[in-house]
Amino acid sequence: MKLIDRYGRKINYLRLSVTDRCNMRCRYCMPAHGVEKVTHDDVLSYEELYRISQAAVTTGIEKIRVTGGEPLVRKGIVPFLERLSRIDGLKQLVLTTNGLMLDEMAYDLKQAGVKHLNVSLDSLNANTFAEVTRGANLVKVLAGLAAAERVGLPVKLNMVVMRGVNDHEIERFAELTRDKPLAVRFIEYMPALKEPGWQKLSLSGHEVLERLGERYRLDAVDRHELAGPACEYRIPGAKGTIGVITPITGHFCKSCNRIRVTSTGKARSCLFSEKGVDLKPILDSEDQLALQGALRTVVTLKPDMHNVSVDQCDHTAFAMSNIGG
Ligand SMILES: Nc1nc2c(ncn2[C@@H]2O[C@H](COP(=O)(O)OP(=O)(O)OP(=O)(O)O)[C@@H](O)[C@H]2O)c(=O)[nH]1
Ligand SMILES: C[S@@+](CC[C@H](N)C(=O)[O-])C[C@H]1O[C@@H](n2cnc3c(N)ncnc32)[C@H](O)[C@@H]1O
Ligand code: SF4
Ligand code: SF4
Repeated sequence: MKLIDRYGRKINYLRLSVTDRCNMRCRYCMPAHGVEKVTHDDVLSYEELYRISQAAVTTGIEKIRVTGGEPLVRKGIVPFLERLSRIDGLKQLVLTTNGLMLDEMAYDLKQAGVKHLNVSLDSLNANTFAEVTRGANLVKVLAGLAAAERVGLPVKLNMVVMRGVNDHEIERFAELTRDKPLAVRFIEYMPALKEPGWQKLSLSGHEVLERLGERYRLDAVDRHELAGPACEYRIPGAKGTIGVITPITGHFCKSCNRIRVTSTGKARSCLFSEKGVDLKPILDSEDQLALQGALRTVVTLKPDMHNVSVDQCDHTAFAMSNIGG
């Protein structure tokens, strides 16, 4: 079965947030005062998340990305992933993590059937890293990356580029791809929180590529069918790739292939839109067909694109940690 939206886009990718909790406090993701915690009763059980995933695959989803908050802080995540990976028809189970707990968990994630990891890492300097994450320990994340490599889990590294904060490290991140099969992706800062003055942090993917182009030849890499939003390149001879994700200056909404479900069961048609369906009452009714119908409805609600740019953002402010990015 195929899920096609009103604009002819094939929707085959579900971003499933399993928790709003996190062991970091990244400045671009959460406000300084933190976010209101969802109560235990409001968070979907693993059984409910599994039923949603099953319904999603039945309706046409082929790739599930488990996200958070930080997905690895939720107790019981490994057996849950193991169960998800066995859903008939699911082609890819992947995970986005901040990497803090990877050192201990990489092996189990691999055993559970996770195919690759996206790890968020905004700086290779311990002080800058602590500044951006409001106190997290870079050494732990680097140990996590080493563990992923050891167990053979391919990694995409996500770096949110912020002018004057970490943009001087772009070349250093690009250099990582020479000897390691990493996919390094430079992400444009999104004003999810709409904090005043966010524009001064903004740096376009175009500028990233221009800067890298001054130093390296970059050969374009072909996209595959279940690819995410990155445009990817390779330094000749490098083991890894370099990508830019440009949600602000060159949004990829035309090729959008995804829906989202939050840890409280809100199915969301778009990262920047609250249009969606609350799955919780449907889950309570135990009607799996109704769940499939609700997910199809979410697809019909997808906007053609978002309206966020450096000059304009009319969305309601939100913490990415509540949605999963
Ligand atoms: N605007 C927008 N940004 C997105 C969307 N999906 C992911 N992102 C952002 O892209 C960055 C990388 O997200 P990831 O969780 O690594 O997922 P991905 O890039 O879709 O994953 P791949 O499938 O591995 O390429 C994050 O900053 C996300 O918030 C989307 O649909 N719209
Ligand atoms: C919300 S996090 C959840 C998963 C996990 N905690 C992590 O950090 O990888 C998912 C992704 O969203 C990205 N993200 C969060 N806020 C962002 C923002 N304002 N602009 C761009 N990307 C953002 C993070 O860098 C991360 O790659
Ligand atoms: S980006 Fe990820 S690690 Fe950072 S605060 Fe948000 S959810 Fe946590
Ligand atoms: S902003 Fe919305 S429409 Fe655009 S790619 Fe993201 S989810 Fe899709």
